[in-house]
Amino acid sequence: MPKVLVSDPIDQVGIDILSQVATVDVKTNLTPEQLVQIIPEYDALMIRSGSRVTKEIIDAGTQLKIIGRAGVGVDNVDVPAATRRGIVVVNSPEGNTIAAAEHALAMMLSLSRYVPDANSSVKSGQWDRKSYVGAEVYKKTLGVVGLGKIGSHVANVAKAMGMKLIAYDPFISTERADQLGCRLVELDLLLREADYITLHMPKTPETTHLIDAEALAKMKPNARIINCARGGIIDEVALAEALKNGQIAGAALDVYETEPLGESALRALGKQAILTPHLGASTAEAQVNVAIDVAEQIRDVLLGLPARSAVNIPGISPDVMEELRPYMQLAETLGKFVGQLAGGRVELLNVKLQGELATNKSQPLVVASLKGLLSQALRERVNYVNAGIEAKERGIRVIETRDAAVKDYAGSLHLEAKGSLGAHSVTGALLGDGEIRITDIDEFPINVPPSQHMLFTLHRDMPGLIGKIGSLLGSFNVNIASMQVGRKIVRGDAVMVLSLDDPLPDGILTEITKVPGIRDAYTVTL
Ligand SMILES: NC(=O)c1ccc[n+]([C@@H]2O[C@H](COP(=O)([O-])OP(=O)(O)OC[C@H]3O[C@@H](n4cnc5c(N)ncnc54)[C@H](O)[C@@H]3O)[C@@H](O)[C@H]2O)c1
Ligand SMILES: O=C(O)[C@H](O)COP(=O)(O)O
Repeated sequence: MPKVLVSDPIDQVGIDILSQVATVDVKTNLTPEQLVQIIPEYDALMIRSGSRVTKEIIDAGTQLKIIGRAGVGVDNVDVPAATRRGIVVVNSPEGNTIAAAEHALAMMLSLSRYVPDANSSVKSGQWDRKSYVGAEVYKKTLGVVGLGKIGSHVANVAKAMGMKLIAYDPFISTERADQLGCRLVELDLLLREADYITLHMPKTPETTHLIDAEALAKMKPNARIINCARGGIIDEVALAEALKNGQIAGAALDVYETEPLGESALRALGKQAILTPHLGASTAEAQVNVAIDVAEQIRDVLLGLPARSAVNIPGISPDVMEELRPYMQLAETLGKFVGQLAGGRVELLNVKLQGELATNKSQPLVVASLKGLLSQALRERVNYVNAGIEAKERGIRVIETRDAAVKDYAGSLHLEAKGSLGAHSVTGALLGDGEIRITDIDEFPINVPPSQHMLFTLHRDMPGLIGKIGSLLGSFNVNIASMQVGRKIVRGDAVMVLSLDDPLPDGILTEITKVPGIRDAYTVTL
């Protein structure tokens, strides 16, 4: 019988499901060293946010086939390390949505009425009614940052409580926001207008310390902020300072930069701060949902069946997969590329299958394109299984077209993304050895392999321009690995694609756009 290790508390219903096919050991509060030591004997690991599954643990898990996260966030799992080892990582994307949303709403009301401090005061023998005069949320403005599953539910309930809704989410369509009764605004405006701000996005390099001293300074003095998303989105030191100085009226946190929360200035704050120990998903209902969701997937994978919410492995049948595998990577790369050219809000994706691809089963390629396109917003949460649904929920319309005429390559894929910032397209194909080539950007013919850091410019074909860009990059110590230009007519519009050894430092893109002749410049990170 396979063996499953459960290293965080999960509902018994999950243990019962696993026990149908495996021997289950529940061992919580293990140190990383203990986990490294015992993991070699296990086929599956089931966790919550309490266990950090590092590369060291994954590498030691020589029998591991699956890691199941009984919850949403897989930021405590080294997913790339698991993927490289061929270990499926699954989660429960929706099992605790309502619980987390309700916790955020509870935090908002508790902050407004000082419920935790008033409760402690009565329990300590006092009867103080003067110190706890609160504020109503009715007719106040709620700013929702991150209008995904949890943010949407919070918005729905807040609307029913008579709140005015504004939202910031660079990856959501205006139509989706309209459906939820939210006015989509820029973050700056949200910070300045909202009486309450609630955060519901993943922690990514872009969202880390998104709420820093500068952002807090933009908020109203009566504003209150709630973070039930991920620790580190708010700069805790800056927040404690802003609360101490009365710069903002309150904050409620469920998640912290380091968990468990250690020494922190937040602990010394009074009734304007509410701190809970990562309780967002801690309802009986959510724990049953996530335990069933993830235990069933572990059971299925141990039985050789596909998982329904794998964050790193495609849920497509093995024979179709084998045929399409090389093109899946092409589609995902092109999706990432065109998504970054198009900027934030994509409303339409046209996937055109050309040459031999026109006769192929196209759905997996459409899904892979969407996965690439959405990965900037959703990171590891988007996978081959959920990319279609996620796109639909974000109001992205997908069109599929086919052109069987063989052009320069046996099969090629053309993606066109239309969004609030305009339309962009990219075409790619595979060489005989399976290597990817980008063959066309915005209808300009080129021939470049994708690389991790790329710079793309639209400019006027004129002498001296390319040299200026090279010198500018050199002055920022950015090394160019390769360069290609493409044009349709001499001295007309042209494109330049550079592969860079280093990411572009902040500010350089603006400098590039100031070079005479440059019409637009974009960076793409693959
Ligand atoms: N406290 C808890 O116990 C608890 C429980 C469940 C989930 N969570 C956390 O809540 C958060 C939201 O979860 P979800 O299930 O709603 O996720 P989701 O993927 O459905 O939604 C996340 C949203 O954030 C948006 N987004 C991405 N980058 C953004 C940015 N830079 N600025 C603004 N918005 C951005 C995405 O477009 C998406 O709409 C996650 O961080 C998750 O880990 C916490
Ligand atoms: O990402 C999640 O699902 C939440 O942060 C919940 O974490 P937990 O399962 O440790 O309560």
